[in-house]
This record gives sequence, structure tokens and C-alpha cells, in this order.
Amino acid sequence: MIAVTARMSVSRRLGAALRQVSSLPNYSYPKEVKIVEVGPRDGLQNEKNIVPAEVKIQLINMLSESGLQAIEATSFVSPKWVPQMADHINVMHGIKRFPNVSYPVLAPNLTGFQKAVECGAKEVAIFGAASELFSKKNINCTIEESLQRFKEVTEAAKEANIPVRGYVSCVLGCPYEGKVSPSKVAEVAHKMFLMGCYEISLGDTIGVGTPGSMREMLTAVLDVIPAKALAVHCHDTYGQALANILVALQMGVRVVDSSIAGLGGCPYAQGASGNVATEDVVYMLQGLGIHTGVDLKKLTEAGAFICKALGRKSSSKVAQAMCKL
Ligand SMILES: CC(C)(COP(=O)([O-])OP(=O)([O-])OC[C@H]1O[C@@H](n2cnc3c(N)ncnc32)[C@H](O)[C@@H]1OP(=O)([O-])[O-])[C@@H](O)C(=O)NCCC(=O)NCCSC(=O)C[C@@](C)(O)CC(=O)[O-]
Repeated sequence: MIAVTARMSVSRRLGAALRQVSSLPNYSYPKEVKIVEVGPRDGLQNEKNIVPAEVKIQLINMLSESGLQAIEATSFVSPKWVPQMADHINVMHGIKRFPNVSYPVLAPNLTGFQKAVECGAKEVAIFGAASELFSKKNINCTIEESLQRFKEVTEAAKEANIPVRGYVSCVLGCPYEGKVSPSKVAEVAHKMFLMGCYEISLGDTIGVGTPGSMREMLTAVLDVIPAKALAVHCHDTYGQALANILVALQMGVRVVDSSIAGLGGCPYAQGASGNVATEDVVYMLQGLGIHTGVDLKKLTEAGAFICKALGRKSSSKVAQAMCKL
């Protein structure tokens, strides 16, 4: 009798749990998501040993073959600050440009913008921060000064008919200041948007965010920028990146930055791990029935190539699993 009662109460509890699950909101996900591959830039800017330009070029060509629509190729920053990207001219001249792929590059100021355009860049990205100390460490100026520089870039870009993407770093935490307020993120993002950035990529630079803090921050940003002009850029230090991306998708974001094999980090954000791995993002999106246009097999081949060149195991769980199967 006791056993029967116990079984009934277990089945009642199970029923309640199932009812809870089925009463969860049925999120509507987009049919399509654009992935911005940042591995060749964000991934390789942080490598101790400088990766030869030929390896970067082959990686970018392999990524282009995989069906990605956007591959951030390099950055036009000071070689004294980031020597890993000093070969930008060779990279820009060496890559094969696929017709439907864009190859944006970072340009922190007018000098960088002009050099990028001379190398044939058709899209640039400016990069600011929602934290004063990070801005100072990363680009050697205050947020206000950075916005002045970005204005010069966006004005020159407008004249040259070059689209500009804007990054805001430290949207969910800063390595120097700790917590960053969602209202500050929204303020900086809005100013960059008004300047003419067609898209604002919100960077969890040190990967400390959670679905809760992502939701809170996005709620503030969505008050001033439409979802269709937003992207998320999640590092995976605490293993929350995929969950954070899922929340962003539920809130209407349609563009996700990621890095092949989970490479990456910022030289001015010590301790931060790589970006979320592109392979893992594609796998999750496929599981949700969302089209990315990316061939996962070709993507993992590109990941295997760069991991071999770096003498390193992939940080992508999907790539690791596919190797074993
Ligand atoms: C912004 C600067 C240049 C200011 O650096 P500065 O030293 O303050 O600049 P300056 O204007 O005083 O110029 C000093 C020297 O740099 C030169 N210079 C000036 N500008 C350029 C340029 N564009 N390209 C090449 N050279 C340049 C300039 O010509 C001069 O040369 P010198 O007369 O001494 O020979 C510097 O701080 C810098 O290069 N910082 C880049 C840092 C960086 O690349 N960080 C990583 C990318 S951001 C990131 O990873 C985060 C992100 C985007 O992924 C999103 C996320 O995860 O949150």
C-alpha cells in the first residue's frame, strides 16, 4: 500500500513538472540567423606566438568555403598595441574574396580607417566600451574621446559609402570596473547607432554574463535600438555563452558573433577566454531549426586546420564530439 501511494505521488509530481514545462512560453525564434565569424581577428589577436599571414589567409579562405556570410578578417590598429594584427596588409591582399561574403575589419580611428580602405576594405568596425577604464586600457582614451574619433570614422565612411559596424565592449562586466550598468551600455550603444553604425554588437568581453544579466542589459538597449540592428558577442569564460545567445534570440536579436574553435580574447582583458565557438552556435541553431547557411562539416575542417597550426585542441564541444564519432 505504501509502495502504491509512493508511486502515485511520484507520478503526480512528474505530471506537475510536465505541466510546468508545457506551460513555459513558446518562444518564436527567427527562421534565419546571421553569424559573424570573428576568429581570424578576435581569435588570433590574442595568440602569444604570432600566426603567419599565410595561415590566416588559408583559415579565412576555408571559412569562406563554409558558407559564412561575414568574416572579420583583421584589424587596422597600432602594431605597437597589437603586434598580432600587424600583417593586415598581407592578409587583406592575400585572401580570396567570395562574392556573398563580407570581410569587415576593425578601425579605431581615422588612421585605421584610411589604411583599411587603401587595402580594399568594404566594411569597417569601430569599437568602444561601456566602461571608462576598459576604454582607456584598450584604446587609450575616454569613452567621450572615443566617440569623437568614431564620429570622424563614420563621417568618412559615409562619404566613401562604407558600412560601419559598432562594438560596445564590457556590456555585462568589466575586468577593471566590475559591474557595468545596463543604462550605460544603452547610452554608448545609442550614440554609436545615431552616428550611423548599421549594427551594434554587444560584447560580453570577459564572459561573465548570465541569461539573467543578458536579459536585463538587452531590455535597456532595446529601449533605444531596434533588435534588427543588434548583435551579441559572447565570450565563454563561465560557460554561459550559448545560454546567453538563446536569451538574445528570444528577445529578437538575429545576429551572433562567434569564433572558430572558440579561439579568442582581448589582449586588454586578461583572463577572459575565447568567444563562443562557431561550431557550437551553428549546432544549436540547427537544433532550433534556424537557417545559417553554414556547412558544419566544412566549418569543423577550418577549425581543425587552425587548431593544428596553433598546436592546440579545439575549445568547441561540437568539434570535440564530432572527432570522436
Ligand atoms: C587606438 C590606438 C591606435 C590609440 O593609440 P595611441 O598610442 O593613443 O594613438 P596615437 O593617436 O597617439 O598614435 C600613436 C602612434 O600610433 C599610430 N597609430 C594611431 N592609430 C593607428 C592605427 N589605426 N593603425 C596604425 N597605427 C596607428 C600613430 O601613427 C602613432 O605612430 P608613431 O607616430 O608613434 O609612429 C591604440 O590604442 C590601439 O591600436 N588600440 C587597439 C587595441 C585593440 O586592438 N584591442 C583589441 C580589439 S577590441 C576587442 O577585442 C573587443 C571586441 C571588439 O572583440 C569586442 C569584445 O569582445 O568586447
